[in-house]
Amino acid sequence: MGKSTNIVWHETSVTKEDRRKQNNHHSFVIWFTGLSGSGKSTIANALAKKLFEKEIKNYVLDGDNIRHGLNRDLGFSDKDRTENIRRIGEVAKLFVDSGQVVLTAFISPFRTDRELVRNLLEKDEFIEVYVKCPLEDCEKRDPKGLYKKAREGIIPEFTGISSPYEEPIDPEITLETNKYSIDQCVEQLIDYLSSKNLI
Ligand SMILES: Nc1ncnc2c1ncn2[C@@H]1O[C@H](COP(=O)(O)OS(=O)(=O)O)[C@@H](OP(=O)(O)O)[C@H]1O
Ligand SMILES: Nc1ncnc2c1ncn2[C@@H]1O[C@H](COP(=O)(O)OP(=O)(O)O)[C@@H](O)[C@H]1O
Repeated sequence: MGKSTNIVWHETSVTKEDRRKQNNHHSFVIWFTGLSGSGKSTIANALAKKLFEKEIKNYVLDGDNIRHGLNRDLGFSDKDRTENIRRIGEVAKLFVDSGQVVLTAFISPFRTDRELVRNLLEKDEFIEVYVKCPLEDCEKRDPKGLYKKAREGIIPEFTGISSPYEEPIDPEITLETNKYSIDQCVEQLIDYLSSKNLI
């Protein structure tokens, strides 16, 4: 339950459907989830470029960036991660309402949090993409040197090391980034979206 009382929902003069019609495409969330270093940001940004070239309005929300601003008050305890994802879910919903495709790149380690976001949206508005990569490969990549620090105990509660990651049970798509190239993963996504008439 929220804390605000005496608030009334306002219907908007321009609807989500109006915006979709004008944009000439559907609006929805592509929710990337996976370990740090699995490839969420890389693939989300590569896909965003492809969608942009196809004149599909889109925006990437990225864990690191959002934690610099909107969610700068949150850390990495289970409770803070849950609040992080709840807020991002609400922001993503606003983007969908604005007629855009939103690509989110958050570890989002807990199933219940991801389900909460799915349930905020309509059935055809949430696509869960599991960016799957074994921990040992993510650790080898270690693009930001964070795994090394986590192993040394400098970073506590690090996902995969000292904090859990719950794999999706039935994601719309799984991308195995230790087996396929960035381009192949993007192609897999484009094929899926086309096959569902989403783009
Ligand atoms: N303790 C700990 N655990 C995991 N990740 C950490 C941690 N501390 C900092 N970082 C950096 O923060 C990025 C993850 O932020 P997210 O908002 O995606 O995390 S979460 O969804 O709330 O779990 C993550 O970015 P990605 O590597 O892009 O996943 C890290 O760069
Ligand atoms: N198939 C692939 N898909 C995505 N990234 C890959 C792939 N193969 C290698 N990489 C590399 O792995 C790293 C993934 O980092 P990043 O996208 O920041 O991951 P995350 O956002 O999940 O933390 C990048 O350095 C990227 O170039």
